[in-house]
Amino acid sequence: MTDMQTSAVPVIAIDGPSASGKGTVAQRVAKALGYHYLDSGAIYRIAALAALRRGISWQDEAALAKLAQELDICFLDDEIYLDGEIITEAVRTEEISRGASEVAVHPALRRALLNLQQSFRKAPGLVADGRDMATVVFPDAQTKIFLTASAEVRAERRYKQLIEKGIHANLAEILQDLQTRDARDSQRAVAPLQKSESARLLETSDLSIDQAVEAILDYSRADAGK
Ligand SMILES: Nc1ncnc2c1ncn2[C@@H]1O[C@H](COP(=O)(O)OP(=O)(O)OP(=O)(O)O)[C@@H](O)[C@H]1O
Ligand SMILES: Nc1ccn([C@H]2C[C@H](O)[C@@H](COP(=O)(O)O)O2)c(=O)n1
Repeated sequence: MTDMQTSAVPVIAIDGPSASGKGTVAQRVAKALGYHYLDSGAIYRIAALAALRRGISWQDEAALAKLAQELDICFLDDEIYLDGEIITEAVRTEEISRGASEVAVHPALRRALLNLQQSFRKAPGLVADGRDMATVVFPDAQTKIFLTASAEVRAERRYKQLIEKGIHANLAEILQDLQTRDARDSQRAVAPLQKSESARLLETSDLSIDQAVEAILDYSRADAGK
């Protein structure tokens, strides 16, 4: 596809803080529309995991950027592969959540991961979730959503999610980790988590998953008719 053809492919960009429901809602919107889906956070998680395995410090910007160029990543049938190995669960640990947020502060790493994220833009459309989808990766997205909920509601959602998976969890610790990660993601110098001026704010503290999905589908229909 030429660059012009690619930029005609509609993108729904969904940004927001940790555990706001971006992934859950974005995947359902993608399924409803028959669009592709990009979990950009997973890419930062993979970079953090690969660095840990190769003994590269999460503070070593140059080595991380070099590593990013060499990553052999594949997303297939709900699984994530790194160098041919399934790492879907390995990137979801609390250690890797923190690592992803730490490696993501480095501009050189972010630049190295930009083309990979943009390559997910394919017909008939893409739903992309992360922190800088609307501001940096797809600034021309047709629909931009800033999805959020109070920190307390988000911590409870994450707590419930972990307990349902049979993982021991402590609500106070989850709230603390989530606030630390949000602060790092929002305060970094490059591509911080922030609402794009042209994004719609969707506060989901009092919304169900279905209601959030419906709201985004309504917005995307309205934007498609513009
Ligand atoms: N509107 C909602 N109402 C209730 N629960 C929700 C809602 N949206 C998402 N959830 C639940 O909250 C949990 C966290 O959602 P999810 O993992 O999609 O968040 P996320 O923003 O992608 O998180 P992270 O950025 O940490 O990857 C999931 O268990 C999900 O089912
Ligand atoms: N577009 C993105 C996506 C993610 N990150 C960083 C910051 C997050 O704390 C971390 C993990 O993301 P999650 O899987 O929780 O969505 O990755 C980013 O900087 N930019």
